[in-house]
Amino acid sequence: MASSKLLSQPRWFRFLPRNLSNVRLFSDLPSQLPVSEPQNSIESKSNNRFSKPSSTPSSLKEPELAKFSAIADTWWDSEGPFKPLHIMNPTRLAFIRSTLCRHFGPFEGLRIIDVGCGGGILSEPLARMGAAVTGIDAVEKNIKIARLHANLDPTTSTIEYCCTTAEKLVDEQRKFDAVVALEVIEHVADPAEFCKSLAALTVHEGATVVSTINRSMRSYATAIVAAEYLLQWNLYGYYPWNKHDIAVASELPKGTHEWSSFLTPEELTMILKRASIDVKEMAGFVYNPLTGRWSLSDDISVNFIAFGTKEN
Ligand SMILES: C[S@@+](CC[C@H](N)C(=O)[O-])C[C@H]1O[C@@H](n2cnc3c(N)ncnc32)[C@H](O)[C@@H]1O
Ligand SMILES: [Mg+2]
Repeated sequence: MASSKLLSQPRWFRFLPRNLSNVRLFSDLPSQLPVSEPQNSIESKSNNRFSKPSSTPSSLKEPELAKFSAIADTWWDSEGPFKPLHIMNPTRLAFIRSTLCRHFGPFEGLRIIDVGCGGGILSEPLARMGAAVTGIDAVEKNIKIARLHANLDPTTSTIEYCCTTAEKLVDEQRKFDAVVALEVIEHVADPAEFCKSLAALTVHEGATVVSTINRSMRSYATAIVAAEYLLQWNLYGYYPWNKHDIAVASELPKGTHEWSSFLTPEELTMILKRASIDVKEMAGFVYNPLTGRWSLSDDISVNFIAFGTKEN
């Protein structure tokens, strides 16, 4: 499609397609705040208030969940399979803090849900910034790890963790000031329905933040290299030779994750719009091999994050 041609060009954003023309990119923003068991038990949990049948189609993709369950105990190993997420964390937190603070004012007491929270590596710093955080994940093992880890610190022990899905909380009529889903949408069964659930969880004039990987020529190239040369690789494997593309490469373990199911920024913007979330700001994450750090950028050709607000 035309947009993926555009996306293969560096800094293509200067020629944004019409449906992204209202989205502010990173360099347009005011100065940023400092950066400073394979079968998932969700359906089988008897205990909880989340067990009534959902009216919304399930977002669950079982093979994806099995992958995460298999490596759940490595969430807090900063040198382990989730290393890329750990090293990206300060950068994505900078974007979230900056956009949410400009929209809402201080973080204190802001009700935030972290959808697909994994072991809680984003939920915890959000709680430390003063937000009232709920973390949900479809994989029971992730939630157990998240809860154990959060309980190590009184500030994070306040996080409400539940093994459930966005659509089930929609049925519960739960609402949050901000709904955050980082690196999850590429793992769900139906991204458009998933966005509808995110929107339904967001209060009127609340915020929704989604990050994912672009279906670009660059992410495709990485996938091919990965598929051909990394037969033994694992989810979120860490490969030193091209750290910039780690997050992409690691998204494609053994064919269970299809490049073709990735969303372009335009597509994400469009399906969020249809779900009544108006994307206002977007940024890319880029890796600087000289500093060994990720930073926010206008380059949304591989990893990107979008901030939107809930319309009427
Ligand atoms: C790549 S991880 C991202 C974790 C976390 N958001 C982060 O960025 O640090 C994706 C997570 O989404 C969860 N997940 C996948 N599909 C889901 C769904 N439909 N509902 C809730 N969680 C889901 C997985 O279990 C996994 O923990
Ligand atoms: Mg992912």
